[in-house]
Amino acid sequence: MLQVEHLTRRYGKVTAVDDLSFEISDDGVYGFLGPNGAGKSTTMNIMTGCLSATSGTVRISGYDIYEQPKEAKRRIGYLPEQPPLYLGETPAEYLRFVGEAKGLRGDALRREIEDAIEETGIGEMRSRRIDALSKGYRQRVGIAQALLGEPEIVILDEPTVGLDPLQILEIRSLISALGRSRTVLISSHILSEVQTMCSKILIIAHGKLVAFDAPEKLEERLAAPGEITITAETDAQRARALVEALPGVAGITVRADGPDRSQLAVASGTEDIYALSQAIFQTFASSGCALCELGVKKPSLEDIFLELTEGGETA
Ligand SMILES: Nc1ncnc2c1ncn2[C@@H]1O[C@H](COP(=O)(O)OP(=O)(O)OP(=O)(O)O)[C@@H](O)[C@H]1O
Repeated sequence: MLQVEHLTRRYGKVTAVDDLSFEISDDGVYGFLGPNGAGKSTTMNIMTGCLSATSGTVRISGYDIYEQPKEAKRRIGYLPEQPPLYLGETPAEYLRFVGEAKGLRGDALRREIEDAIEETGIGEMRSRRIDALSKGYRQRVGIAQALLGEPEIVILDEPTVGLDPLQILEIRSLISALGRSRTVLISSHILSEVQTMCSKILIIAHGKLVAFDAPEKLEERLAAPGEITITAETDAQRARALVEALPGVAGITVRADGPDRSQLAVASGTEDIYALSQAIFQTFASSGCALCELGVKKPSLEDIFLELTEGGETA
């Protein structure tokens, strides 16, 4: 279990993390999102005991990261954004080094190295030098070292940055698998990067928590439930008159106007945007005015992310 309570970190006059509180108690993959400079790395560095907080507490399975650092750190595996890989070593040598640094010895060390190699799929690369590995395999080695010591919580800072599209898919599927038996927290500044992997997403902006919810619940949170674009074979004034009386219309913007053709964007004020689009279609049909285009745009998670992080809303 990870408990963050009233965490604040200042660098001089800059407040990087501002009274941040949240709790994660179940296994699964959790996204930790925010735009550049939101405070993600600072929070992760504090959670992993690499940086001190100005105030507030972090507890790992009940152990305070400052007061009981040995117990707390044993339960955390961390892959920083720039993992300190020793390029001249092989993955097996590197994992032995990290395992020993974590206090593992003998059979336990050997077993854990084998488990981490198998779980991250680097068996065939175990004896190659790390500098000869692709970025995707290097990242797997970085994840493998985070798994040593059987941590309950694995924290991965921007784990897919710099990878090509195929490598991204492979690392995503590896992370999803890791989340089946432990808590995995991954940071990113791109929502679409994490939404397929994560059961819940935390969003921070200016060091504050602005949302902590399942991806599908986040979609429901957006104030504007979407927009319908119509192109009609009439001028904008007539098209507007046909649409504006319909229930569920929150606003109309004229995008293009001409005697024979106009385009309007209709903001939906109703939860059921498809019922509104059907009503628009029927109104035009029954008035004998042709519609040559009708498009429904539901807000994407990316829209919600932008709205939450720019709006400074609090959870
Ligand atoms: N060592 C430091 N000294 C001064 N200010 C810092 C330091 N580290 C971070 N900051 C500032 O704190 C704020 C949060 O930075 P942080 O790196 O935690 O954000 P982030 O969300 O991880 O961003 P990124 O995705 O760009 O890494 C930023 O305004 C940053 O400039």
